Amino acid sequence: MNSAPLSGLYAPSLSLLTDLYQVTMAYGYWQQGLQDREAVFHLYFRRPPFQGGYAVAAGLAHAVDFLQNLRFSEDDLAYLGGLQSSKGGVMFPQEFLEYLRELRFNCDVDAIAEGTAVFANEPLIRVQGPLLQAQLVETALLTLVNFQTLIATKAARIREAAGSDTVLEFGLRRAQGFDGGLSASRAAYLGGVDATSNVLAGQRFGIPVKGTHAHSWVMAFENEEEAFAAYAKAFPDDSVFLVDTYDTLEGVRHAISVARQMRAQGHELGGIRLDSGDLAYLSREARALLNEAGFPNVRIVASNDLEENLITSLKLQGARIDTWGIGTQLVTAYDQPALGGVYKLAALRKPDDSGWDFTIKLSEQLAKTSIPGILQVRRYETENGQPRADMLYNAAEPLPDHLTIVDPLDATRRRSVRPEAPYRELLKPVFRRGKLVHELPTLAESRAHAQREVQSLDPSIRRFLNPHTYPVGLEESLNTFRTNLILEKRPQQKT
Ligand SMILES: Nc1ncnc2c1ncn2[C@@H]1O[C@H](COP(=O)(O)OP(=O)(O)OP(=O)(O)O)[C@@H](O)[C@H]1O
Ligand SMILES: O=P(O)(O)OC[C@H]1O[C@H](OP(=O)(O)OP(=O)(O)O)[C@H](O)[C@@H]1O
Ligand SMILES: O=C(O)c1cccnc1
Repeated sequence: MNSAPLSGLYAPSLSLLTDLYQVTMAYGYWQQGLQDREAVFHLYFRRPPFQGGYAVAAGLAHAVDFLQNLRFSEDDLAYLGGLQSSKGGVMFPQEFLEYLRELRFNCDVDAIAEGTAVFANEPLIRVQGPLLQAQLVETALLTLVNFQTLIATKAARIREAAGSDTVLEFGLRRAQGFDGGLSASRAAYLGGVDATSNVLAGQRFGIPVKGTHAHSWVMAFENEEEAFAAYAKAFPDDSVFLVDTYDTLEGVRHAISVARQMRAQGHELGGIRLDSGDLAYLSREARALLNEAGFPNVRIVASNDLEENLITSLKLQGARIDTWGIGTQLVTAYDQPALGGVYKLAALRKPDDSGWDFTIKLSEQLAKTSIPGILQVRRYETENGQPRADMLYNAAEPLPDHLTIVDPLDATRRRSVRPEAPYRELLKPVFRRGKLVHELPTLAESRAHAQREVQSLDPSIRRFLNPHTYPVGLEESLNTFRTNLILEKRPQQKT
């Protein structure tokens, strides 16, 4: 099953999923006759989230779905037509609304595949086409890609901590609204969790759904044993009993007693879940009780505000947990609730069509100054596929014979590239003149890709505490061009 569509949820149109200023600029460009001037934008982030060393790209499938369905419906046009300026007149004249009615997305889009490990400053998406359109889609692309990339990265970190244990995503009830919960379930699966409790995400995106039962189930019966037995009757081959409603280790004994009854009827208890207390101690005690009673295969599930650092700590403490249920911390990206991805104009076709004007956004901080050009990301790898360094270069200019990668923050830090060094180019064509030219992978394929990608990174980049910075630099001539453009645009100080 493909991981889209998103649009079906919000039928008939998502075209107003934008900030008002995109529509006011669109009107302004149209009024100036600039709507078809060719432009290039890049979507990228400036720092990996969670003080980590990498991010996992996600959200492209929904971005593609959004772009494919970009059409202003009659309802959208009626709404825009009803907006008033501060003096009370219409904000958008009828002729412009007619223009929007006929508008069809016809840009070129290149993008890095979902699941790919990505780093600061690398365009995840490049949009090239009529200025009005390329600008108009900024907000939607950012909202779709920023959040899913953030959550996929969090999930990859949790996967790293959990190793080969099962990880279940339990976050919907604590998510940032139902749409946040839905996107989070998708991105968490892409980033490496095994299943979700979110049934709508299961239906929409083909994610496996799994779960146990709540405390209220136990509370609804006379006693714990009765509650477990009743659940076992309903799901004789898929029961996981939540054992901490009253007293955890007593709960484990009750689970064992029901597990014996189940075995007598030819069924095996699947697991127990711990949801409070000292999870290291309780899981060890529970494991011992289960093993002694002849139930070494009953799995121990743990939940309670877990995240990657707690999982790591619990493992170090010798916890005997087989399955991790993770909600709040994962779906809200609790420790960093937003990825600061941006969308910047990098090139404009000259008015006389004689080539490109490359554009730059200056900042007091060099790290925030944008990168001009029509960028491509080239990833150099070892013979066995381990990423070594990434080079951003301007695909609109010829590459020199001898390549040098320069750190954009410190031009004295540079590495020369062996001509025979193996590499792959990360930005791949997705749309050409508005037509989808790339068959998207399934969500499961993107998830498998993410696991290979993260595993291929050096452990020093994957670690949680003070990871190494993966080298991402500019091809030397691009760096020189950028420096000169900064000098040209920045007003000279006089002393
Ligand atoms: N051995 C442990 N080492 C470190 N943290 C733990 C350990 N066991 C549990 N935790 C974590 O400590 C936090 C607080 O646990 P605690 O049991 O106090 O939670 P609680 O929700 O207040 O419990 P209760 O529901 O009994 O009130 C949770 O995030 C939990 O995952
Ligand atoms: O802790 P999280 O990582 O966010 O995981 C989800 C939490 O949601 C449930 O608790 P809740 O108290 O909502 O319901 P319950 O009565 O079923 O435990 C579950 O028991 C987990 O503790
Ligand atoms: O199935 C579960 O155990 C579950 C589902 C949602 C939230 N907490 C737990």
